[in-house]
Amino acid sequence: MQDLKSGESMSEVSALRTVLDNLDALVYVSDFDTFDVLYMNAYGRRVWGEPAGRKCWEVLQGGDGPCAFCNNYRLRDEAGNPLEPDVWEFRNSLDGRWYQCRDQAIYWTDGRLVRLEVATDITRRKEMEQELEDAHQRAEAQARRDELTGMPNRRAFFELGDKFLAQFRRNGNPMSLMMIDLDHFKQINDEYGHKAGDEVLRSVAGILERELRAADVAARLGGEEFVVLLADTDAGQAMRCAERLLRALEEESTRDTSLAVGVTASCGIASLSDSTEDLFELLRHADHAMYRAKAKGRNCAEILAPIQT
Ligand SMILES: Nc1nc2c(ncn2[C@@H]2O[C@H](COP(=O)(O)OP(=O)(O)OP(=O)(O)O)[C@@H](O)[C@H]2O)c(=O)[nH]1
Repeated sequence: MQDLKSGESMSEVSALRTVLDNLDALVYVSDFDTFDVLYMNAYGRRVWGEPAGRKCWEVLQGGDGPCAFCNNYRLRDEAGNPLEPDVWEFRNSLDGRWYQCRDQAIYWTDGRLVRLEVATDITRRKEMEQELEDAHQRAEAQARRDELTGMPNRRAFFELGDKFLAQFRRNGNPMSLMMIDLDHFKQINDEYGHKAGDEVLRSVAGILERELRAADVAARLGGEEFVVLLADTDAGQAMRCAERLLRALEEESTRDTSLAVGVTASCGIASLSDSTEDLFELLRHADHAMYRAKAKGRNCAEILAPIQT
């Protein structure tokens, strides 16, 4: 700003300085080769301090050498001619705030090509974007969770189930699907009230969480109906798992809820075979088996295919 071009008056220089120093944005100029800061407006000096005799990476990033993300190479072509301005966003390492930077190569007052940056603080916008993203993620997670039990819901089950099935079909390991339907649940609601019924559903979710392995997937399909995908589990192993769950349910439902009697359930099991078409088929087979268990007198598990051990 010291070198006045012919025809420029002091008042023009002072007007320019007034504009630049009142801008709500950082404006600075640095040398492409030495990285010396040649100019910085008042906004920059206020945030990053006096730049005199210092390099841009020292002043703006507190670094001990040129920044790894320096975009100087994007501002000039191979012949050294100015390219289009480069607009990008980044988080400053000294003040931790987000800036949108508009960088370009311009001819300086002495004729050399230099780097000009105009950077505006976009932290608030970034925070709002992050809040929106978080809210979106929460809504996505909620849309896949059963509100009462916190378990994956029907939608999540079908999404996870398809992947689960494809994975076990690919690696050839056994897997089984178990339907669990609480017995005479209407009676529990009628005798103890809906709240107690809800308590039972939550206690079932707790039992499933405790008794199953991390690789298994349990979900509440709706009402008093639960479903479990059992990883690396053939029909015989699934049967033993169902019997363990039924015992736990009967014992723990009296302890964990306000009910005086144990809750029982009926289970239906179907296992993946070469002829299994899809998840719906497996679910249909497990459902048939579950109705057989109901017909047999409840509080037991039935399997669709014969057990192969
Ligand atoms: N407390 C509570 N009850 C529910 C919920 N969802 C469904 N139910 C109840 O679950 C009961 C299911 O009754 P039914 O389908 O007749 O089956 P059931 O009484 O368990 O009889 P079986 O399955 O034949 O042993 C109904 O009374 C529903 O109102 C819920 O979220 N909370």
